[in-house]
Amino acid sequence: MLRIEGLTKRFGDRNAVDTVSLSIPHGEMVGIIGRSGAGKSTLLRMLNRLAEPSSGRILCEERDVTALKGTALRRWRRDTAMIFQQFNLVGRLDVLTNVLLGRLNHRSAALTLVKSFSEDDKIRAIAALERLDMGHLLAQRTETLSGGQQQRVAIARALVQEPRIILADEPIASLDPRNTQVVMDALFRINREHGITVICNLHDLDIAAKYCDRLIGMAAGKVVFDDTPQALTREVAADLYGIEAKDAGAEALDALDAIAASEARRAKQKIA
Ligand SMILES: Nc1ncnc2c1ncn2[C@@H]1O[C@H](COP(=O)(O)OP(=O)(O)OP(=O)(O)O)[C@@H](O)[C@H]1O
Repeated sequence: MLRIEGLTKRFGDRNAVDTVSLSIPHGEMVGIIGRSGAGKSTLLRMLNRLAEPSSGRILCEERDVTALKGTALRRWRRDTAMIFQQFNLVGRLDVLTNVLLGRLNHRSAALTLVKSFSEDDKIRAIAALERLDMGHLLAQRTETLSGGQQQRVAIARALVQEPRIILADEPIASLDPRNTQVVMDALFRINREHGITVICNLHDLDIAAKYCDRLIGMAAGKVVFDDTPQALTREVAADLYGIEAKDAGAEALDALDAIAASEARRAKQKIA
């Protein structure tokens, strides 16, 4: 169980994340939604300790993550793999080497310096790539791959870290619809088959509702919604995106219509 207690991040006189408290059971697939600037990225970065909280605590199985330093902090970062919108790969290196970089946290400082990888590391990296249908591209320079392929390399790199939690910050924001589906399917499979908790910042409500067990809505740094996708009503979505419910033509509400339609389709399939 990951517990967040009164977590706050201040930039100047503004709270980017404002006294957020949440409990996330192990193995959940969580979508964090909300308009740009709501505080989603800052929250995720604090969970990985890439950003230092101004106040509040993060606890994992009752261990205070906010107090970790040195080796213990490095271990926590290994346990919480990040995936970014822009992939954060080394473009001039081949696919396999990029994935192997995810093993660096498992090695001694000396081996890290010489970037020496064992046979076991290589077997893990190839297995992760094969799981993501990327095994045939392992010798290719990553800068020559499509966005969707690069994101799958980034997911393979996260997997070989053997994390407990994957924190994905807008993983599909740069992708076309087909690659969006491939990447979200991959994250979903990892969540279901490996039991890894996935916490994913998403702009797209329809995608968030389709893949996540739970949606956390943020506005102005605060959690304003925390429930199943089915509980996300038109009014709540309008509130979340700072629009009037009556202005139902807005993008967020169109997405809600799509969710309602897919729910209806699912219900029909069950009856049939
Ligand atoms: N390093 C920083 N210095 C100052 N202000 C920051 C910094 N990082 C984020 N902010 C501010 O904190 C607020 C929350 O930003 P954050 O990136 O967490 O939002 P977000 O919901 O992830 O938005 P987006 O979807 O556009 O990425 C914004 O007002 C942003 O300008």
